[in-house]
Amino acid sequence: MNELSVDRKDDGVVLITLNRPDMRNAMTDTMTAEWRETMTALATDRDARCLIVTGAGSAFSSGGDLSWIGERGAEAVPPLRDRMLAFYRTWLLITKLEIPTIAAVNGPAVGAGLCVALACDLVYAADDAKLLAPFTSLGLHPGMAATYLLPRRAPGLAREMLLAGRTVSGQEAADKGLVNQSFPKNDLMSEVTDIATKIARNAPIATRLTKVALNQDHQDLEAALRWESLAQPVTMVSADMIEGLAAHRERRMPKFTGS
Ligand SMILES: C/C=C/C(=O)SCCNC(=O)CCNC(=O)[C@H](O)C(C)(C)COP(=O)(O)OP(=O)(O)OC[C@H]1O[C@@H](n2cnc3c(N)ncnc32)[C@H](O)[C@@H]1OP(=O)(O)O
Repeated sequence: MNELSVDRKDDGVVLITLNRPDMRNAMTDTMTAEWRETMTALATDRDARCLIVTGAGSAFSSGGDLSWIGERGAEAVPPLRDRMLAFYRTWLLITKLEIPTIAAVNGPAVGAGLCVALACDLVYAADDAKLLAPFTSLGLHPGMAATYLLPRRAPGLAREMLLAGRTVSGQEAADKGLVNQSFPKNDLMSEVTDIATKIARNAPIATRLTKVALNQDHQDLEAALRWESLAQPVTMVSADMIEGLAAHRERRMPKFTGS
């Protein structure tokens, strides 16, 4: 691949690196096509157990590549709508993966790039990473589900970022709940890798079903009970549950196979 690199470790942790460091990993059509290909492959990959997304070089991502945005007439609205919807939907395919996803925000995460990070299940940032959504200061309405993803995590801060263009550090983003936690820049990847490794060691079927449950945003207690009373029995008949109980009894690490 040209603008993404995809590395897989033996334990099932997959690392995607947005790889256009000279342009601070701005998202191009090429990168978007490679992302689609990677997400499509991961959707049916039974060996993948956890995904980490990060950026090459100094930035996570500077957002959509601004170089193709130019002067156009009103007749451009319908084709632009189609183009933007396809762009958003492709990047947000990450929300459809059943394996847990983690963003390691190593540096600036701007606009659409920030949204891709916030679309992950877990978001960790370098203490000094800059997070910003400067759409309106560019004359743009927010895109890439910014008006959903930011307020879902931190409603007050989202308004400051989207309306006033406020930039926050990774540390402040963690304090205000926009990201899960921040770490010193040099520790970020090892901390995130540790978390991904722990996730990858857990039982795959139970982990995938738990993610599906969390993302359903159950509307009430009864909805949660209905889901759990179906999903828990599925895991109760899995070989991995037998292994999990045996490992617990024998005080050893379980070896889950995803069956
Ligand atoms: C439809 C989508 C909408 C959105 O996503 S809205 C958000 C759009 N993004 C932005 O407004 C961010 C613009 N970029 C920046 O603010 C800065 O960059 C950073 C804070 C991310 C990093 O700053 P630093 O490390 O000082 O890098 P540098 O010198 O500004 O950039 C290095 C090269 O990268 C190009 N570049 C940066 N971001 C983009 C982008 N989003 N689209 C196209 N090119 C970009 C620059 O122009 C420059 O290029 P050269 O070396 O040729 O001068």
